Amino acid sequence: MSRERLYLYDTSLRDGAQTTGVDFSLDDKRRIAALLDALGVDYIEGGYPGANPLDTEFFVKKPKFAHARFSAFGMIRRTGRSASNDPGVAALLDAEADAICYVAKAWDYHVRVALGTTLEDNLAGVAQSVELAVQHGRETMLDCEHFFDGYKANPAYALDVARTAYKAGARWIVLCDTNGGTLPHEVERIVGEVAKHIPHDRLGIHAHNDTENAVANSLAAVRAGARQIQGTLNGLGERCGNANLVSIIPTLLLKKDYAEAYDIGVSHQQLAALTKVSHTLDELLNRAPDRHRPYVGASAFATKAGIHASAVMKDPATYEHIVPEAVGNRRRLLVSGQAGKSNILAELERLGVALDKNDPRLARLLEDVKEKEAQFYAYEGADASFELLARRSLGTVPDYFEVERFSVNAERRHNAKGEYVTVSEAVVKLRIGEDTSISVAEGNGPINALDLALRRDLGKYQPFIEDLELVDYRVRVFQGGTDAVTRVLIEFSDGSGENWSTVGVSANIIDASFQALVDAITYKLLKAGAK
Ligand SMILES: CC(=O)SCCNC(=O)CCNC(=O)[C@H](O)C(C)(C)COP(=O)(O)OP(=O)(O)OC[C@H]1O[C@@H](n2cnc3c(N)ncnc32)[C@H](O)[C@@H]1OP(=O)(O)O
Ligand SMILES: CC(=O)C(=O)O
Repeated sequence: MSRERLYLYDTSLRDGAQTTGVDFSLDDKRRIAALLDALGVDYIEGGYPGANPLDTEFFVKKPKFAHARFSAFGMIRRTGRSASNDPGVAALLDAEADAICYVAKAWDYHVRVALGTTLEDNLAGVAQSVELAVQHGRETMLDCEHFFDGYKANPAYALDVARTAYKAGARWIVLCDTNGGTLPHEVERIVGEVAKHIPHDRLGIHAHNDTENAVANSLAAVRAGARQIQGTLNGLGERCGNANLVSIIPTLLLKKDYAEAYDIGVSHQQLAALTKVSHTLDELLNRAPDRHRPYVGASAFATKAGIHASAVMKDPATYEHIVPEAVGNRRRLLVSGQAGKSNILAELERLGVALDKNDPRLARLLEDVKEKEAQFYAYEGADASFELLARRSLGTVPDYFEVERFSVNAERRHNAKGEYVTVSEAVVKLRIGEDTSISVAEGNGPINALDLALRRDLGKYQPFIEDLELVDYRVRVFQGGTDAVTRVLIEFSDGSGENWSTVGVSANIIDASFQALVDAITYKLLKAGAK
């Protein structure tokens, strides 16, 4: 049976630019467009030429794509102007793009209130603007803004807007759930009704995520006949975002009913780059990737519960809906207070340590983990501290150094320029073999001063820690009040591309931080094979 073509239209660079806190540079736009083209989407909406200098500049020269068509977005001619004498429409026609995607109101209430014009004038604007773009040889589409709310209020008028664009030559009539409040069963019904008037393979869907149904609504529209899906990478977009293509693409490629019925033009090889694409976008936007993002999040294939881990080790399919590698992700079995021997065995295996499930050292290690977790240690987020705990229980961590004492002092005083500043000073006394060293350091805070003092003189081990860099420091306080316990998680890097995290717990934040710092240095020495 031949599969029907389903087209993917990405609007990350246009609707995604309407995300709170997101500002693309021209270079960001170029890089994201290249990622999207490599991923295999059919259309890349580059922005809104004429709306701002950056978007206009992006359309001065068409990017070279291997596959995607480049689309320019903008509104139909304004009320009181002809399409051929409208600066907004002119900017779209001037743009170096393969396609033009207009937006027009499809809700009578919006036409009256937001545009302040008549229903007939709005229809005339749609017809004139679409005809002009078609005459200019552009693949033309119409985003029917507020289509679903409009259809519920006045179905005849919403349908008239869609039909007018179709008759004027638009290749795609895209039904938009602009306010994001429509539910999947409504989308399926309404798209089905529209498909009785306009060929279904000319219909598209543009869904917002305000009820967290944007992906479900897009799939519902496809079931009812729509053949273009608009969405964004990582669900960027106005308010709560758009339909997330990072979830839609694997669903269409890997879930049987969709995979058998539709060809989305993305290969399984391209799909295997999905996790990387999603994380690269986060990196460009300086956002921490969402661990719980379906398919591509770090937790998407992470198993914490011991009962689950035991089954996953027998056969991963017991708790995984797809193979993680299909989307470029990986399986993780986490070590925590919820773990059983299976979680620990899996983590040891990853570290290259082979133990038998009946080895008494394994049961002891599991007990240690549970006991420590009950004291608020968290090994799930502190891989290096877990490795040290495990290797220590097997007796394979050398005693590199011993901390004899440390102290930290915070002082408010005048500096050499006479300014009043707060300075922290730390002293650390270490024993390394037969030698003793005392280091003093000043820092911009007590933890910084301790970190510097601890790393100032590690004797023969000093060369191994020169490239160590603290990249993240997180504190959580448990049991509020005077008997509170503080947990510190610190992330380090050494430029090798592999970061590691350590944990410390104490009633005293400085002590908790010091434990985590000592673990980080010990881990680095172990990793470097220091003797
Ligand atoms: C649903 C969506 O996401 S649509 C995309 C929304 N994206 C953006 O708005 C981002 C880019 N926008 C912009 O840079 C600016 O809004 C511009 C350049 C487009 C327009 O700026 P301005 O001319 O200052 O107008 P402003 O933004 O204040 O108001 C929008 C105008 O467009 C009109 N308008 C809105 N939608 C349409 C439409 N589909 N067709 C025709 N006119 C429209 C409004 O009636 C309003 O006109 P008015 O000023 O006569 O009342
Ligand atoms: C066009 C668009 O972004 C919307 O209607 O939501």
